[in-house]
Amino acid sequence: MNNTAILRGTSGFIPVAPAARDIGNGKRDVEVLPAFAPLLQVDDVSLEYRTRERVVRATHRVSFDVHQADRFVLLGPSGCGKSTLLKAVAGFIPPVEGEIRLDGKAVTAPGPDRIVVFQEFDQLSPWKTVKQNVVFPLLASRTLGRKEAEERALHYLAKVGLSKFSDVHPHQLSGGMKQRVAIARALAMQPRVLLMDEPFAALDALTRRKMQEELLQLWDEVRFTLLFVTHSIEEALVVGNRIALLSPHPGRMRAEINSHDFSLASLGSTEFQNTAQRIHHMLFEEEQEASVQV
Ligand SMILES: Nc1ncnc2c1ncn2[C@@H]1O[C@H](COP(=O)(O)OP(=O)(O)OP(=O)(O)O)[C@@H](O)[C@H]1O
Repeated sequence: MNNTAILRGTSGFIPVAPAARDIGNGKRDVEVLPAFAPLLQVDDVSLEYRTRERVVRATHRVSFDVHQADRFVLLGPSGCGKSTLLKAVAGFIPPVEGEIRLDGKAVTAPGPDRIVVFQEFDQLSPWKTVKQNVVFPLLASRTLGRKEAEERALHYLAKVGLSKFSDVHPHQLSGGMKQRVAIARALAMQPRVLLMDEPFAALDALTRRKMQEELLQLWDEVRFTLLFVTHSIEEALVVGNRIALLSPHPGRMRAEINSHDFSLASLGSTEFQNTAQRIHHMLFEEEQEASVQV
């Protein structure tokens, strides 16, 4: 039995058209990549943590490609290396085997082309206002001068519905609002890939659902490329257009699934539930059919 089979939906990979990126102030910039050229390539990547006592292998020879405007989800049980993979794509952890490439160039360090949104609400600077939080990375990375940075910050704060809160401090915001600021701050940098590590996991169920909806609306408007980590099967199916299933520790590619047919509207449908069940079976049952059609 081959439990690392790559499974694809009946329609196979989704062709992704060159995307127009929102560059703020209502302007759009069209970046044309050769058709089907992956934006991000994770190629046979093994990742390890080395302490004095032992070596922990977090992922083993994981490979996947992310295309422009994909919403690519890493899904797997706790400890399978999802966050570690995201940190490696961000450039914080070098692979011990394999290579990660962005636009064909090896990732060797963090950069403003990859911005991470974390789960924690304390990722904002408490002494800065909402607007200052969004402006700061634009200035620190010398992406823009102050006037343009402020304009862009306000543009993205409007996109996440926080225009009225630009001058308040993070402690005056709810958890969901803080995550919206973190998303606005990340999008304002216009990264090549937006990295999200369980961004909604600490929110209550209703807010989490709302944030998923808003993220999809934002994606519809801005068409950013997303690499999203979750251990929720439902969230993966709603947020992602493609899902990589990782096996338990150390994480290996178990399957890749086309999920572009699903959205919040499909929650509760028979097809959604059957697919969620099949994924659950693949993630948690060691002995299972490798040729499940998802
Ligand atoms: N700083 C570290 N030092 C040593 N081992 C670590 C470190 N961080 C993570 N690990 C180990 O690496 C493996 C992968 O961890 P990782 O956090 O990437 O998993 P995950 O799939 O994101 O889990 P979760 O869904 O629980 O967040 C685990 O076995 C974990 O214990």
